[in-house]
Amino acid sequence: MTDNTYDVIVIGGGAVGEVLAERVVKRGLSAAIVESELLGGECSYWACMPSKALLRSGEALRAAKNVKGASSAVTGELDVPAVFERRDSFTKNWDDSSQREWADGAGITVLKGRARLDGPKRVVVRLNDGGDGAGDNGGEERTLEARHAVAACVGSLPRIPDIPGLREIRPWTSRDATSAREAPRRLAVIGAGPVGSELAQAWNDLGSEVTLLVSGDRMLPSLEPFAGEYVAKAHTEAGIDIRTNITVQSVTRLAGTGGGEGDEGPLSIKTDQGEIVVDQILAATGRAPSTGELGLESIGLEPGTWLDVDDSCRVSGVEGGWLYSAGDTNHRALFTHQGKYQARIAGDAIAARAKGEHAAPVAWSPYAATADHGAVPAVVFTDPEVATVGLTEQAAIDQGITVRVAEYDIGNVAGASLYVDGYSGHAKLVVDQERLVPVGFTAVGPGAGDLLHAATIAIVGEVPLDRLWHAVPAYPTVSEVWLRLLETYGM
Ligand SMILES: Cc1cc2nc3c(=O)[nH]c(=O)nc-3n(C[C@H](O)[C@H](O)[C@H](O)COP(=O)(O)OP(=O)(O)OC[C@H]3O[C@@H](n4cnc5c(N)ncnc54)[C@H](O)[C@@H]3O)c2cc1C
Ligand SMILES: NC(=O)c1ccc[n+]([C@@H]2O[C@H](COP(=O)([O-])OP(=O)(O)OC[C@H]3O[C@@H](n4cnc5c(N)ncnc54)[C@H](O)[C@@H]3O)[C@@H](O)[C@H]2O)c1
Repeated sequence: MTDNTYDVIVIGGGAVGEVLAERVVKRGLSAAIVESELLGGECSYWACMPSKALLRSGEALRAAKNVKGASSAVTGELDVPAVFERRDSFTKNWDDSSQREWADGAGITVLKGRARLDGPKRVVVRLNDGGDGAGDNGGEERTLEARHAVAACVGSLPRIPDIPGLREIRPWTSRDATSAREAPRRLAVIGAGPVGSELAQAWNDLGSEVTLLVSGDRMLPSLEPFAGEYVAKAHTEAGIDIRTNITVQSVTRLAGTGGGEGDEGPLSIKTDQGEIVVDQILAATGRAPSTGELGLESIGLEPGTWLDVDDSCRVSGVEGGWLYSAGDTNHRALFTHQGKYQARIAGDAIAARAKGEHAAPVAWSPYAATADHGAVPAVVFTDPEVATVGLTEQAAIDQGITVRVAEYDIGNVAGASLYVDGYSGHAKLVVDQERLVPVGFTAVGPGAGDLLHAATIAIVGEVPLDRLWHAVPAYPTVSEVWLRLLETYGM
């Protein structure tokens, strides 16, 4: 083996690429990760971790204010500089040295630089300065060869819609909105998916006047309708101005006050409901593929597209089957936990195939990311939280499943009323009436995220309702909603 040959080359050292590399090394293969920015990727530095850190303090404050006896002890306001300081501690001030140490300990080679494919199993890396840990070699190109596999785990990019003027004013993306150190006085958030819903709340808590621009008739449109309704009610009560069924037509920057460099005027947003003037705009309008400069053309694939994979995360249409993709890049389920699951599956498949084993992606085997199809759990960390797994009622109907649903107001459960005074929340179970197993679960309410794993187990395990009936929730916990849902269903 030359220095530049590895069993597996992972392009992209986000959470997903790290797990894939670790998995193959644990199974006896050598691995290199090529990462152009920070090892740990989006989730650690500009997504999950900083956004949840920005949200948590406000949520904790409200939680205390909503419990009689504790509320009288809470007299102050949110300490905004301390919230930023706490967020910065989670991102380690955007320093990845602890991740580099982890990779060293795990026996993974890390090269810092931008990688592109250059034909089968070949990767060309343009090194960052000191990208191989050996000093001044910025811009130098190094060619790596993979003995068994290359895994493209390059994540995704914020998608900025084609609204005239929007790109020119350089709106905040999720990166800015998770790393900023000052709250804009007036912030417009375009899009009410998970990013827009969470970050509208975070910046409202941190002091901005937030206007949330929703193109459809509700927030969180891909979830059960009641989820968005609960979050919208809480957001409105917290002072967020939500405009539904709105079309943003154009954006322009107005003249500043003439105070010199850096004195930028406010932003004017033209909409079909009139003009809105703000100081900053967050484009929370989805994600785009980050494969534009990955060299896909060198292996006959279309640059700038999501990579289509089979259940073992092997990319379709690549001769020899040596290219894999896990995480956001394959567009199956854009969540850290699900990308890491795919990385474990892909890593095991690569290692097995390297040993000459067949490793067929048979459903629910170690070589198939089967849960991606109908059992993806997710929590939107708004206050109240929204916890979902599996199919919504509508998605189940669309798949031709005969469904019956059970719904319950979580506030009626003893554990919920103890948890928070006036607990407001709702849960829904979607049941496949032919197989009599749950296929979907949604809960909205304070702390709802911790109700989720029970639902995930029931759906992945295809646990029949008559057996689920014997899974008794402890009294008095919020999870007693499970009993109530089954009773409502008719058990
Ligand atoms: C604001 C926000 C909040 C979120 N919150 C959550 C949450 O709470 N829970 C959750 O599960 N998910 C959350 N997500 C989604 C989650 O962040 C992503 O699903 C996850 O980061 C995907 O991981 P990844 O490893 O696939 O991609 P990334 O983390 O994007 O990693 C890809 C890496 O590849 C590198 N790279 C790209 N191209 C190249 C190249 N050519 N050469 C070398 N390196 C390259 C990049 O620098 C990057 O480090 C959130 C997303 C956003 C935007
Ligand atoms: N807690 C979590 O797990 C979490 C948190 C944040 C993000 N994420 C992940 O990150 C990904 C990106 O999240 P997101 O919220 O950016 O994407 P998204 O695609 O879920 O939502 C984007 C929203 O923007 C709207 N939109 C698009 N163009 C618009 C326009 N011109 N005007 C008004 N609205 C417009 C869309 O209708 C959509 O509702 C998601 O796939 C999600 O899975 C997860």
